[in-house]
Amino acid sequence: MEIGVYTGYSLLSTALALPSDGKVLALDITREYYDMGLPMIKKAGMTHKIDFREGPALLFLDKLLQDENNKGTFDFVFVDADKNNYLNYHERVIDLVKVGGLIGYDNTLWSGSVALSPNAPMTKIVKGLRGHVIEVNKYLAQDLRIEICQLTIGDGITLCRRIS
Ligand SMILES: C[S@@+](CC[C@H](N)C(=O)[O-])C[C@H]1O[C@@H](n2cnc3c(N)ncnc32)[C@H](O)[C@@H]1O
Repeated sequence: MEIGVYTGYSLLSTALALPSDGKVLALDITREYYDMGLPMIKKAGMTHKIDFREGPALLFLDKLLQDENNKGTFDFVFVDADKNNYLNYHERVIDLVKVGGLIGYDNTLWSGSVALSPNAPMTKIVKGLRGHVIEVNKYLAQDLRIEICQLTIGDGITLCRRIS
């Protein structure tokens, strides 16, 4: 599953890495940007692997969780949407991913700002969401349901393996 698709760059990478019968559920609040990238997905021959759903991801996850059969079924979830909702996503996807499966949270270094003092110079958007990203990082570090590893690539990706 991918939460936060935009033009589908990471979605296409995931689809390409999947076996021919693999599927990825792709959630985004707007279809507009996905449609922009769709010609590339078509050109790569990956449309059959992608199930795109437009709408607020939290509502969709809540619908999925209403069906017990969906619990513990996802191999991998990549979360790259609204940072202020990462904890809300975590409380839902932790039940959807299988034990042994992975959840990846993007932007957990948040331009390096998570390690800076609150008064350090930073852009408005970085400053505005920095507190949420720090809160997520602290929460993931103490969550006994997962083992975590932070990849210091790009803007930081925290990989969580569900262990219980
Ligand atoms: C950083 S972009 C995703 C980039 C993409 N994962 C990639 O690496 O190519 C974030 C996306 O999250 C989507 N988004 C923001 N809030 C959302 C929400 N509440 N529910 C679903 N998608 C949301 C935005 O529309 C945007 O397309």
